Amino acid sequence: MPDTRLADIQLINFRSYRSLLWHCEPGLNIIYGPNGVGKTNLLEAIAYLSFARSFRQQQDRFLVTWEESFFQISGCCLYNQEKIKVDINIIYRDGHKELTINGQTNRLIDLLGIFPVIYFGPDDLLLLKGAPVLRRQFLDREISTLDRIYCRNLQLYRRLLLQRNRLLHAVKDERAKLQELEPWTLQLINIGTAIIQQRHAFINSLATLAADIYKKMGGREDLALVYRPNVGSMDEWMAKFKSGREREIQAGLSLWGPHRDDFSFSIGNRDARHFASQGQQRAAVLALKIAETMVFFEVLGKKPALLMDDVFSELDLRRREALLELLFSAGQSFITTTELSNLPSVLLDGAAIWQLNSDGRLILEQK
Ligand SMILES: Nc1ncnc2c1ncn2[C@@H]1O[C@H](COP(=O)(O)OP(=O)(O)OP(=O)(O)O)[C@@H](O)[C@H]1O
Repeated sequence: MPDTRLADIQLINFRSYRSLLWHCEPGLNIIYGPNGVGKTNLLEAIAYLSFARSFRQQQDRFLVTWEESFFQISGCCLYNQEKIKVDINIIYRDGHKELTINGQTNRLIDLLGIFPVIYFGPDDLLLLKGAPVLRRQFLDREISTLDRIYCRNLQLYRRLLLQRNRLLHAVKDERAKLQELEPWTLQLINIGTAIIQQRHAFINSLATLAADIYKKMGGREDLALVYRPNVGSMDEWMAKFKSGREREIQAGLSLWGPHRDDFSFSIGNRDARHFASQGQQRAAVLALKIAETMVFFEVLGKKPALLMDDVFSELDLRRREALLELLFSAGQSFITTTELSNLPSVLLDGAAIWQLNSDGRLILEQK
């Protein structure tokens, strides 16, 4: 019996679900159904209980069922051999979210780490191939789940950045004096440096594990994950601010800091984004995600729920085996597929198999 699990989830007006109450099973839940029936929507709702944000949509208003004005997601999580119960309830309406945990109103930050999840999906490759902003979003979401101080620093950093950018505009328009920038610059550097250090530490904790996993999946060359800060040190940052002041004022933007950082995957010392094959890229991202589940367990002391959105059909044998190994040692997991035949047959034995119908009902076919 896994020691952390979702016992049930209730949805009202969430995407294609006007109303759903689903008592899921411990261990492995397989959800199958035709395209467009709501499988990803269900995983999205489960992940929302972890972070109060969607993994595929920045704006909550798109998650509200068409023609409705709010959505509600509630979940009951069980811990320590089901002795501890935590009820999470999130309501979104008119741009505002309200969170209650066990009936008490809470700040969204209090949700972090309570029900950790790791999502594996068809767009994961974008983490390697896509724009740097996607990698920063990944870092911010994952590290925040592990550490609320990081999340607080991030919120503060964003406010400072906004203020400093406004001030740069004001200096350009001669509505403010240059000296007024100084305190904002110092604070930005202080908080920004803490963020950079935490991102460094997180990438380093993933890097060795991911390299080993990549090797085990048959990778012949070494995989390396490298954090690439936009400024190397506090001194360098300060020097850039000084020498680039005029550029910043003209642009009305803070040009240096972790809001412009990135991290890279390299395979055999070459940037995987430009030189690796599609298969190598997939393996690298998969290795990163598997490493992440290990880091989550180590830091939070509980196994994250694994959400796998139609991922098996894309994988070759070695990568399937790596995922299977992960699933067999996982706590609770949720896997979606259009056809059960897309999944390795060993996975079906002992799994709870749910058929998702076009009317959004889940029918338990095997337990
Ligand atoms: N805000 C919304 N309100 C109502 N329905 C929505 C909303 N957003 C998406 N949908 C519906 O959800 C459907 C997609 O559901 P989802 O992405 O979960 O499908 P899926 O079962 O994962 O499909 P596939 O197998 O193709 O990935 C869309 O066809 C759309 O009709």
